Amino acid sequence: MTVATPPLLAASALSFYRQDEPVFGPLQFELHPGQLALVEGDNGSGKTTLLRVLAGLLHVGEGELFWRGEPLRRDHCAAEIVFLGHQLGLKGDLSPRENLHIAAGLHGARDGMDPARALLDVGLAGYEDEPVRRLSAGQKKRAALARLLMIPAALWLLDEPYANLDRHGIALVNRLLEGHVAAGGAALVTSHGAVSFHGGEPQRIRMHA
Ligand SMILES: Nc1ncnc2c1ncn2[C@@H]1O[C@H](COP(=O)(O)OP(=O)(O)OP(=O)(O)O)[C@@H](O)[C@H]1O
Repeated sequence: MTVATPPLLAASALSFYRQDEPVFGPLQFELHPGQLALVEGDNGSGKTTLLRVLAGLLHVGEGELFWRGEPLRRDHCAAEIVFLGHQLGLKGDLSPRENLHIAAGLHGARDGMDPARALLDVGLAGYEDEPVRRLSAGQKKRAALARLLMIPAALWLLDEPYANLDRHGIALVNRLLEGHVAAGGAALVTSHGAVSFHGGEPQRIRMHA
């Protein structure tokens, strides 16, 4: 008998409220290893809020979240879920290399990956040791993408990952997503632009039915 692998992440009747007003939900979805999900909805429909709930930055309103088949506990999956939102989570006075060393110290690094390699891969060669605050918006975004590339998280939560990126940066995001999913990772992505993803048909999570 084969035992089915549980989804990496599952949401059951998940809702979120602000001052008793519903922001989104109820949502029902499953995300398996190797799957990409696009979170779709108009401005203000709750896409960022959903990602912040999934990242543990906001409390679940109603419903349940499961991680690998068990009720989601932050202490069990903190190192496995990484959120990249409008705030990039970089320290401005430190260089990209220093930021990545801190991330590697906290979360570890994928096999064969280190800060120098990750920064090269995202096109930041020559900027490794500049303070992040002196980088352009797109370069800062690339430094944050290098962190994604380096740490061994299973689930990426990406809020508007294409923002501030030129066409090479957009292609880079797609390449990173394809590599992550091909390696058995999963990702939830919000984007107002078209996501050009060649790793299979993504799942769609619609904030409004
Ligand atoms: N910090 C906050 N305090 C109060 N209300 C908020 C806060 N952040 C968002 N909201 C409200 O929650 C709702 C959902 O916002 P959210 O940012 O999740 O939408 P979104 O779908 O990501 O929007 P967009 O496409 O514009 O990025 C909106 O009505 C918004 O006004």
